[in-house]
Amino acid sequence: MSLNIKDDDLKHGATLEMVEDRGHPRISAWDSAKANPKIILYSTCACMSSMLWGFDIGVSSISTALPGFKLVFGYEYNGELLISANWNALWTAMSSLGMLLGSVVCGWLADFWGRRAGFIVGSALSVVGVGIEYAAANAGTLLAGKIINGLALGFFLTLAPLYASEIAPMPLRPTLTAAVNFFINAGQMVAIGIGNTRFANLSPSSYKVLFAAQWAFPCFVLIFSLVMPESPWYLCRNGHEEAAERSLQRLYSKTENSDPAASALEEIKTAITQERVLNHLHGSSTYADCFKGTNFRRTRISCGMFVVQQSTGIALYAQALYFLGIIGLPNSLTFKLALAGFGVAMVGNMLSWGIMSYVGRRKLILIGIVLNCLVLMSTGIAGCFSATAALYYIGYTMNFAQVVYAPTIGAASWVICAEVSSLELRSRTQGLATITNALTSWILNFITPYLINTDEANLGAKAAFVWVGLSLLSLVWAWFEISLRNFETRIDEVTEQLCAAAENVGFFAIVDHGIPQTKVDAMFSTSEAFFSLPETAKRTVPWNPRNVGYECRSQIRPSTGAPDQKESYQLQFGENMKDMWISDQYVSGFETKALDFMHILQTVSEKLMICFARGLGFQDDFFVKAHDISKPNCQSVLRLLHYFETPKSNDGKTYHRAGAHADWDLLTLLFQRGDQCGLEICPGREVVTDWASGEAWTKVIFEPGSIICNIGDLLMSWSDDRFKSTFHRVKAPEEDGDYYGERYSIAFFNQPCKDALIQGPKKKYPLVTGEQFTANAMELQYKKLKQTLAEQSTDEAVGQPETPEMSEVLEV
Ligand SMILES: O=C(O)CCC(=O)C(=O)O
Ligand SMILES: [Fe+2]
Repeated sequence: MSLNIKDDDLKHGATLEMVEDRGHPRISAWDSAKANPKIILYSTCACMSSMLWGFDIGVSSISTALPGFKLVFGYEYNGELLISANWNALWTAMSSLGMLLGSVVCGWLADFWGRRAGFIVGSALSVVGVGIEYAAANAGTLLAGKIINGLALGFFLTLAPLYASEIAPMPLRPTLTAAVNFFINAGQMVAIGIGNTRFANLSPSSYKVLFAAQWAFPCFVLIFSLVMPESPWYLCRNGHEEAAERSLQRLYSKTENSDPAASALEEIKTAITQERVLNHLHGSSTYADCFKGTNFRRTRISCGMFVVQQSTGIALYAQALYFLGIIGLPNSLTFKLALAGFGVAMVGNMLSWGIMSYVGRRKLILIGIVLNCLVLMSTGIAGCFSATAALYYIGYTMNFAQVVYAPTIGAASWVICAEVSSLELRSRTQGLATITNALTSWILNFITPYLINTDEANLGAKAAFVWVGLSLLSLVWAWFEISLRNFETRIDEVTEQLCAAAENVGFFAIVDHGIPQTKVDAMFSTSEAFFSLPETAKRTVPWNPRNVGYECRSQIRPSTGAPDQKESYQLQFGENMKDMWISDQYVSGFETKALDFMHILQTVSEKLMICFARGLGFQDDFFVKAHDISKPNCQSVLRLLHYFETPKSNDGKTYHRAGAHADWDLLTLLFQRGDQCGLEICPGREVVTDWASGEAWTKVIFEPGSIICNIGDLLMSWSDDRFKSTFHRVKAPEEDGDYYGERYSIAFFNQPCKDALIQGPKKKYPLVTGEQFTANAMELQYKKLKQTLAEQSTDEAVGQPETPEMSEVLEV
């Protein structure tokens, strides 16, 4: 499995974005789209249910502008037909209230009876609600219809992103989730398109046609719900694994070489098991948990996204038609503008699918807020003038604000909301976000008519200043709250993947970790410069039992009894390095270069440590504190390795490069140069003290740019043997396909500070300090070595250890 860790250059400092790819080879969204047409079809259909919301907003806004509607529901004021601000506010607001209730009910219902049942109930509610709206002859009945249809909207807006994110493979997830916003715009556009043709008609049929057209959506969703595959996540969570498998088979196409449905099922099962372990460790996963610790931050971000949506003008834009009519623009123009505006918005949405791969979500949101704020400000300023040019300007900005809104805030906020929630609390966080969406749109939609109506505050376009203020507040909030370090926001998802890898294999690769390849290459060059020095120079910093310094062909592994065919130079951060840095006269700037690289590796390690701490139920900074490199007694090690070329001649001897061993640190980060392969692993270890006996070695395929990571004995014991410290070796080249040439590698061993206290949550092993753990590990190696040497009375080692005392304790 591999994890992507991306650098998301933020003002907050170096941050990491981790995106798990669920063990698949990393494929682009486009390749994934080509391979999964059925998933695209089903999730598009699900997202189309959100069109009803856009259509509803459009219809509400148009109908209030239609003369036919005003004749039935309006009253006369200063010789003009107006809709009372009270009713206007009630209709829009109560529809939002319905939506709020709908999303709460839907959350429970979809978890009990499934996503399909949710869609069916939502459609049924919508059919009834729309029917009442259609038949309504007075404002009160219309209100009832809008509330019931609002309930359905709550269902659809919760289910569409949930279902899309549950069936979409990772590369497609952002695009398919962002599609919700695309269809909301599409709904508005269709409503305006139909409404545009209804102006000349003064009879009730002018607006009734619009209401009736809404039936198309629940009918479509109803048909869709009958044919859609149920969410495999829902099925698995409820113990219906066979049904989940059938569902996945309908979503994925089997090929000759692969069965993506079967692997998807395995991944879902693993994730659910992990989720349960996490739930078990963290106690529970209730609504209350959404307001605790880091989850509270996730909840704030998810919900805040919708407050930002509303605060940056959506409520004002939604009233554009009615509002522009009030300030005196001809209806024919406002409709055309609205249509064009939504067309542009949809293109903007599509653009966002591409933009999101290049621009971080946080940047997109911040840019969106600033641009929107400028548009709103200019609209407000134009509202201070009565010239026709100002009127037209307002007309254009109100509609074309979508150009900046749609590809930024519009699209990114849905994706953030889906991504930010932790796996264990996903449906609850999503539910809370939909509730906030409904609540904010309810409040703002309630207020807006009062601000703009001529019989109320009569602010006209100056009302935009209210949103300028709200946008500025949003900007401050987003700046500080949403640091879209995906590492931060998706840490549980990453934790889940890391823990699965740690439990099963003990080895995993991380990619897109933010370390530039040039830095890695430079460190390899520095290492090569060191190893090219004459032996006398290298011997100026000889290895010592504090686990620092240079050694050559002296490390005898207990598993082989023979010294590794390599030389290595071990470096630390703290007091142990006194007089152990190779002098500048031999390799210029060695110490600075090495320390710079070590600090970078420490940063990456700390991110992984946070995940492991969380996975084990410790405080986030538990391991970070225990491996504090600013302490003089820290013991973490950077090891530069150089394996000698192996002769191809078959002289009957085995030239071990690095004999089978397990690392005894917390976590190792390993770099390999180019295609200098040879690393192999032997998973399957049950307890800390067992030694490898398995013969099945698996080659580790190195992906350029990645870092191979492995769990060491320290983390295995700290996790009460839950995480596996796997045996590995650098194979003795002996058959075709093996790499015989000289080989360079770099390993970073995260070792505990001497005073760190080490004990797992279940206290399986006695409490020891970092110093004792190190000493024990060395002692263990020493005993094994002595046994091995006693058994092998004759010296079978290839080459003589140059300093035997040293090799006896040199272990890592
Ligand atoms: O060089 C390698 O690829 C592995 C090195 C290693 O496992 C070690 O030094 O502990
Ligand atoms: Fe190792």
